[in-house]
Amino acid sequence: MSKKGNMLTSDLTAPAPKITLRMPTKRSSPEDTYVNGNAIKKRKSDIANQGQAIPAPEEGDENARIHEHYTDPSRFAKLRVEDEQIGIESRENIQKDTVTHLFSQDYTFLAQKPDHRTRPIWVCDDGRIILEAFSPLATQAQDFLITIAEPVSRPARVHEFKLTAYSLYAAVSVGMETHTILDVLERFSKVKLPERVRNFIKECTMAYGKVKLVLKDNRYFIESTYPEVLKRLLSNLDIAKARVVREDDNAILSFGSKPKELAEQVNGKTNGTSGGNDNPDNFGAVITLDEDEDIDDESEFVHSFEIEKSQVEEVKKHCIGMDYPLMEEYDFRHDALTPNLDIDLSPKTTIRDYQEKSLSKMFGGGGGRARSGIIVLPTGAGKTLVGITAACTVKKSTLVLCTNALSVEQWAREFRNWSTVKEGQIAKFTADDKKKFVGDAGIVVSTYTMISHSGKRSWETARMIEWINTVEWGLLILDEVHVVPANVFRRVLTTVSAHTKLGLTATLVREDDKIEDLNFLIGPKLYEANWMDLAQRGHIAKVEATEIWCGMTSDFYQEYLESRPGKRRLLSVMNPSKFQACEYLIKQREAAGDKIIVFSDNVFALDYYAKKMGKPFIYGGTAHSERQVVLARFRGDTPQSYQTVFLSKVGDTSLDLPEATCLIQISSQFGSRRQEAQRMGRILRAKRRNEEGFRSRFYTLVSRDTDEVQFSAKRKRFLIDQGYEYKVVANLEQLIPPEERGKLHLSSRREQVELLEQIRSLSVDASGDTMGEEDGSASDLPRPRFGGSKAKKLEEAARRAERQRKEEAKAKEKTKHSLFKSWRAGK
Ligand SMILES: Nc1ncnc2c1ncn2[C@@H]1O[C@H](COP(=O)(O)OP(=O)(O)OP(=O)(O)O)[C@@H](O)[C@H]1O
Repeated sequence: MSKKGNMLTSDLTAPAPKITLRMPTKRSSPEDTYVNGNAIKKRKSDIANQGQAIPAPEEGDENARIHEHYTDPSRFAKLRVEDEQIGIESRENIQKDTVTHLFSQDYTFLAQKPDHRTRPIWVCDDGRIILEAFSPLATQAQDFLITIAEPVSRPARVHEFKLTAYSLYAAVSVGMETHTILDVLERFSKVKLPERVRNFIKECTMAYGKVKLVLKDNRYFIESTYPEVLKRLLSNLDIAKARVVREDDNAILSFGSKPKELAEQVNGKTNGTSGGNDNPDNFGAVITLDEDEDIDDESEFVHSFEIEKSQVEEVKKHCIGMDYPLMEEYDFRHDALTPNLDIDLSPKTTIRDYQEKSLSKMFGGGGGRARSGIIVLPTGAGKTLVGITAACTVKKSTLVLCTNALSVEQWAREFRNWSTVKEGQIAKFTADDKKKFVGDAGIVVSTYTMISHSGKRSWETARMIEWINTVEWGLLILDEVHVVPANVFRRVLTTVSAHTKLGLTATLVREDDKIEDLNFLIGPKLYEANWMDLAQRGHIAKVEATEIWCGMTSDFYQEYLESRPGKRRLLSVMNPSKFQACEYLIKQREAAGDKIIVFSDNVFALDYYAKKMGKPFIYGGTAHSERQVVLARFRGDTPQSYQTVFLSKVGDTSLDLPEATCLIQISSQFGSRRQEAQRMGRILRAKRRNEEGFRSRFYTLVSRDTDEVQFSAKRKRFLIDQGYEYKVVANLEQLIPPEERGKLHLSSRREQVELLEQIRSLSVDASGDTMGEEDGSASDLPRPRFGGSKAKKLEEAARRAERQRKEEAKAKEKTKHSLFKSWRAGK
């Protein structure tokens, strides 16, 4: 169980995040320490430090009191008496079992229900929930828990979840009510639901779901059936400033007596009071009643005020701060103003049960409504089809944003494959392709960089962006939503008008604590699938993961110790033992019939390894046409076929190569858990996944006694939390028989010294980490710089490739000249 596994830190135990879903100010009990925002600190145990002593907490903090409370020896005697009274097993016995030491706190004071053995979960009073995955009720319990809590860690037998304010917000967003959450939790729980947990759930869910953000005719409205809530929101100066007051905002006076009465209450005119907002221009004129609504039932009255488009994000943030997170719902069936898109899933398309389940959370509001939010599915589980099905359901113009041009191609291809979209209805907007769709409604696929670029733009790009900003999009699909920096999102979301936003990702983790931003920028997490479950059911491949520790040769290690970080990284990747491990594995796995991808973030190493072994490679600077040839040969679409391909991080995401069954990582982006998971995704879609006993193979080569060891430990955490296990091969002798080693490259000292000399001649900072890479593959980690003579050669190659790419694009453009012309003419 990982202490870092839970992404959202606003919870019962963690310190308040930067943007917090605070608890309502009305507190049920002054002793509810968690509601004060600084309560018990995060637990100290995790997978990486199982069994280690828990560091003593600092004096004076809440943790210290709890620590003291539970380590007081006299307490155990007292507890034993209590135990006997309530009939639970001896705590000392419990302490001796194999799992109790994993928990930094003693939960044994929670009284078990008499039939606890038949129930699947433990609910702890700090909001942690432990699920016995072997229980017959585990599947039902898991479905429920995934809706109301954050999954923290899901190894084979025991799963850990965490109730947080965000997770409860998400539960309410998909229609769960307070009493349902409490009842079902109580039913599944082995212990009586702790009062603190009850109160936390009540406080979190009471305020949520009361206010909506609605886009109508390209204008944004804050809507609620609770006028007093709108009034409270408008008492916030920043929200009040964001409000748009128009001359025609007179609706409150134009309805029957009930709405008028209500409006007067809202305006604070009843009983002559001002209601805390004296200036009628500030409030009264903008609370409007939705004319379309049935006015028979008071609770059905919808009141609203308009806000400035550019201020939407600010207002959302303030609403979260005031405990009224805005729910974004789009009534697409009744939207007669936005043109319809004639599109459906093609008859051959069958979506899988988990894809359907995730979409039911998005469209579960009933009556043709779509909620904004994030769907989390493992890599290779088919997020693209989920997005396409959402577009086919909403049937309005759809804008898809991806991280790079490769993904744009893939999305466009998948739309054609899975849906009835016609040529002309779908358009790509990239550096090479800039055209609108034909007709009133359609699909545009582009990249975050194209849409958000704020620097100098070509005339065509500027025109295209202008047009995109005038379209009222029914659906905005944000692919790989976790990698995009918040400022890029902000730029996109303040210019593009979309009724619904659907974020898609496999790994809702970042290394830079920006994950909470997604909650107010896009919406709550609507669904998260279980990797192991999908692997068991054959939707993604089972994987055998192995980490191989490669000792550094003495020359390399000496140089390593004397070098600066950039050079150290390069030396770790170029370690001759690592090279040999890679070469040996390739030989072995090719002989076994595997198709292999070798990943290296470091472009210098990519180039060296691939050329030395005579294998093809692709990096950011590889021309589009060349990429296509290499990938086609790898897929086996051509007579000449490749069994191994070397890829830089351009291949981390979206690359759909179902032929790939083996992956070798030689260099990575520091400790990025996300990259590790995304790379694994390349072999999860293996076509052979349902063959008897088949497992894809995932090898990570780590240079011993270097920084790579620590980075690797960190990278693995996300996948370990999903239930994956890594085998460790601690030295090369275990992998390569001595007689084989001499047959590999770099086995002689002379070759090794030559390589070392080559590395020495590179500039001090040389790392090759970012060389020629597309910036679309956005990173959540800092990027090092690259220099040196080899680097210059590669840079020149990248420039050549870029020139070639432009020429290819020009040639392509010529063949479509008439269309291009009509676009320029604005037709
Ligand atoms: N319902 C389905 N029926 C058949 N094949 C499917 C289905 N859903 C997805 N696939 C196939 O599964 C593979 C993976 O899909 P996709 O590329 O959308 O995965 P992804 O979740 O976006 O992965 P990544 O996170 O790596 O980008 C593709 O080959 C896709 O065609």
